[in-house]
Amino acid sequence: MNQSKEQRILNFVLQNAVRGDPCSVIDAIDTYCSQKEWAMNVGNEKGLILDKTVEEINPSVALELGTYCGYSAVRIARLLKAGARLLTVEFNPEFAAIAKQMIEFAGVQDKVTLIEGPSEEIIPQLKKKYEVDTLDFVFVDHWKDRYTPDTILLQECSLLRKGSVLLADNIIVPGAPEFVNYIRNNPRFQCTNYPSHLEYMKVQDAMEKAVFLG
Ligand SMILES: CNc1ncnc2c1ncn2[C@@H]1O[C@H](/C=C/CNC(=O)c2cc(-c3ccc(F)cc3)cc(O)c2O)[C@H](F)[C@H]1O
Ligand SMILES: [Mg+2]
Repeated sequence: MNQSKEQRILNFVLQNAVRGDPCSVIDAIDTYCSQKEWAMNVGNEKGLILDKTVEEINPSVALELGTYCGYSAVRIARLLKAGARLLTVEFNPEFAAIAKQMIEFAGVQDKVTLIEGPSEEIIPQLKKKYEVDTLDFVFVDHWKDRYTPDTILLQECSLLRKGSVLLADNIIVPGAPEFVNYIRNNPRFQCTNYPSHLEYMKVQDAMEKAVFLG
C-alpha cells in the first residue's frame, strides 16, 4: 500500500542526513518539507525560538506534547546537557514509529523517552511511572484544543514548580485562542509572545512562553 507523507519524510532523512548528526536530520526534514511536501514540524524559524528557550533554561527534565515525526524532539534533545532527558508523548502509533526511527537515526535516543499514548493518560503517570519530580520545560505542540486542559492537568499533578517554562506553538495558526485567554489571564503564569511565521510558509504565526510562578 502506498507510503504516508511521514514515511516519505523519514526515508528522505535516512537517505540524505548523516547518522548520529542531529543537525543534519533537522536540515533534511526542513529541506524536504519546504521543497517537496509541507508538514507540521515546528520548522527552522520557530525552531530557533525553541532552541533559545531550551538553551536559556538548560532543562534537566523536559516534556513534549505531540511528537509527530520527532523533529522538535531531535531539536530539543541535541541541546540537552549530559544526564538531562526529554519525555515526548505521541498517541498515533504510525507517527510514534516514525519518530522512534528519526530519534535513533539522529543519535539522541539516550536522551529521549518516547511515550506512546494520550497526554491526558500519560501526564498523571509521569511522577510514579516515569520518575519525574517536576518539569523544567514543556513544549506544547499537540491538538490545539488540548493545550488548556493539559496545562491544568500538569498543575493538578504538581508537575510544575516555580520557574517551570511552557512554550506553546501555533498561537496564531491554527491558533489556540482558548489557551491564550486562559494563560494570559492566569496570575500564576508570566507570559511572553514571540511573533514568527508558520513553518515553511510566509504566514504569520507565534509562540507563547509561559513561566509558572508557583
Ligand atoms: C490530546 N492528547 C494527545 N496525546 C498524544 N499525542 C497527541 C495528542 N494530541 C495530538 N497528538 C499528536 O500530536 C501531533 C499533533 C499535532 C497537532 N498540530 C497541529 O495541528 C498543527 C497544525 C498546523 C497547521 C497550520 C496551518 C495549516 F493550514 C494546517 C496545519 C501547524 C502546526 O505547527 C501544528 O502543530 C500528532 F499529529 C498527534 O498524533
Ligand atoms: Mg506546531
